[in-house]
Amino acid sequence: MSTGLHAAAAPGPATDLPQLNRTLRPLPKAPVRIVHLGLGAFHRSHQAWYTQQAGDADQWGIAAFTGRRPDAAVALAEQDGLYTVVERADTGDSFTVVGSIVEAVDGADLQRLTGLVAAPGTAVVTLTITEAAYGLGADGTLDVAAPDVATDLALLGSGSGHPATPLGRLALALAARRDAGSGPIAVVCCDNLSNNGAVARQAVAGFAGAWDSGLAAWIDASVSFVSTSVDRITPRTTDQDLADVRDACGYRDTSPVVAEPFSSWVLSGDFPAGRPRWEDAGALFVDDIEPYENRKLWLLNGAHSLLAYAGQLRGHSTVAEALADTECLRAVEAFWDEAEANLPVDLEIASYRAALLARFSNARIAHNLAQIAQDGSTKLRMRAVPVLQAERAAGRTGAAAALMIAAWMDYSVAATFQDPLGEEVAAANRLSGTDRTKGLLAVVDPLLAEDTAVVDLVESLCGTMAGSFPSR
Ligand SMILES: NC(=O)c1ccc[n+]([C@@H]2O[C@H](COP(=O)([O-])OP(=O)(O)OC[C@H]3O[C@@H](n4cnc5c(N)ncnc54)[C@H](O)[C@@H]3O)[C@@H](O)[C@H]2O)c1
Ligand SMILES: O=P(O)(O)OC[C@@H](O)[C@@H](O)[C@H](O)[C@H](O)CO
Repeated sequence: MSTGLHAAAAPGPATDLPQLNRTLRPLPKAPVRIVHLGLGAFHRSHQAWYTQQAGDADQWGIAAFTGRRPDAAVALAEQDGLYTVVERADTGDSFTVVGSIVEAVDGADLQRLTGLVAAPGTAVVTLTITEAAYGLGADGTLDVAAPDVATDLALLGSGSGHPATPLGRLALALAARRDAGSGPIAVVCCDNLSNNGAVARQAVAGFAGAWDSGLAAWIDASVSFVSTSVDRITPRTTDQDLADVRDACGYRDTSPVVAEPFSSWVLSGDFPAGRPRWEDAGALFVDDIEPYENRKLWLLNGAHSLLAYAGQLRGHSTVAEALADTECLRAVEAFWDEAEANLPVDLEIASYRAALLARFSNARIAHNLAQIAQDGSTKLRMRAVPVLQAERAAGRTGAAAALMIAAWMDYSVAATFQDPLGEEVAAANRLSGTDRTKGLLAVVDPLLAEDTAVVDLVESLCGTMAGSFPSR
C-alpha cells in the first residue's frame, strides 16, 4: 500500500538527477502544530507518515529536531523537509514522498525549540529519543546524578541555559510555554518503553522538579503524557537504499527511509490542544494500552533482543539470517511460549506470532542485529525481566527469558557495544564466576541479582548460544 506520490522510474547518472524538494514535488506546507524531538529513521517512517495521511493533514505541520548532531536536519532542510518512504515487501518496493515535516532543525537550536513549543498553535510534542535518553534508574525514577543530567541541571540552575539532553531541552521549552501562557499541551512518547507515557512523565517532571518546582507543578497540571505502542520495523538507511531511490524515482534524496509495509500505532491519553486525525491512517485510540504494549514489547522487541545477542554469537548479522538458524528459532519460540502464558488470551497471540515470523523473515529488510543490541541494559528491563518475573511468580523457571539475559552477558564480553551503563557492565565483566553473573544481573535489575535461583539459572545458560562471534 502506498498513499502519497508514486515516482516514475527514470534511472540515470546521479549527477544529472534533480534533488527532491518542494519545487520538484509541490506538496503543501502545513503550519507547525507538532514539535518532534529525535529526528531519526523511525520518526520519518512512522509519526510523520501517519500525519501525512490524516484527513486534516493540511493543518498539521511538524517541526522535527535532531538529538546529538545537526546532520539529519541539515540534509532534510536542503530538501524542504521532503523525503521518500520506501516500503520494502518480500515482493518489491513502493515509494512515497512524505511532506509533513515542514521544518527540520538542529536540536541545539534552543531558541527555535522554545519559540515553537511556546507558540499557542503548537498542540503536540512527539518523542523518539531512544529508551536510554529517559535516564531512569532501575527504581523507575530519574537518576539526577547521571553525569549528563547533572550537567544540564547545573547549566539551567546557573541561568546560562543550553542543555544538551532531550529532557533538559524539553523542560526548558515547557518553561517557555508556561511563561507565554499558551496553555496545556500533549507529550507523546513513541519510544519502545513499557508504560511509556508514565515513563516520560517521570523523566520530564523529575527533571523539572530538580530544576524548578514551580515548573514541575505546571507540568503536572498542564501537560498530558500520552502512552503509545508504536510498531514499524525501520532499519538504518544505507548507501544502497539511496541508490535504489535514485534508480527507481529519478531524483536524488539524501534522506530516504526504508520500512516494512506493516505499521501500527496504538495511543491512550488526552490531547488538550487537539491532534491530527491519525485514525484515518489506521491509528487506534484505546483506554487500556497495557496489553497492546506488552504484546509488542515482549513478542516483537523481546525476540529482537534475543536474536541480537544469540544471533550474533552464532555468527549472524541480520534478523532474517538469525531466524533462519533453527537454534535461534527454537529459542525465540520458547521465549514466545513464556511471554504468551502471561498475556491476555483475547489478544490473538497465535496470529500475532505467525505474522511476526513472516515480518522477521523478510530478507529484503536488512535489520542489523548490532543496531538492535545497543543499550541492552535498558532494553532487557522491558523485554526479558517482566517475562522472567511473571514466569517465576507462576511457579515456572523462566528459562527462555533467562537465556536472553545469558546471551547478553556472553555478548558483552565478545563485542564492542553502546550501553548507557557500559562502565558498570565492564566492571562486572572484570569479576569472575558467580560474582560476574551477579554483577551483570545487578546492572539489569538489582532485585534479580539477589535471587540465588535466578543467578544459578542464568549462569547455567551462559555459553549456550556461543558460536562463531569474533572475540575481541
Ligand atoms: N527503528 C525502529 O524500527 C523503531 C520502531 C519502533 C520504535 N522505535 C523507537 O524510536 C527510537 C529511535 O529509533 P530510530 O530508528 O529513529 O533511531 P535513529 O538513530 O535513526 O534516531 C534517533 C534520534 O534520537 C536522537 N538520540 C539518540 N539518543 C539520544 C540521546 N541519548 N539523547 C538525545 N538524543 C538522542 C538521535 O540523535 C536521533 O535524532 C528507538 O530507540 C525506539 O525507542 C524505533
Ligand atoms: O529501536 P530500538 O533500539 O528500541 O529496538 C530495536 C528493534 O527491536 C525495534 O526498532 C523494532 O524493530 C521496532 O520496535 C519495531 O516496531
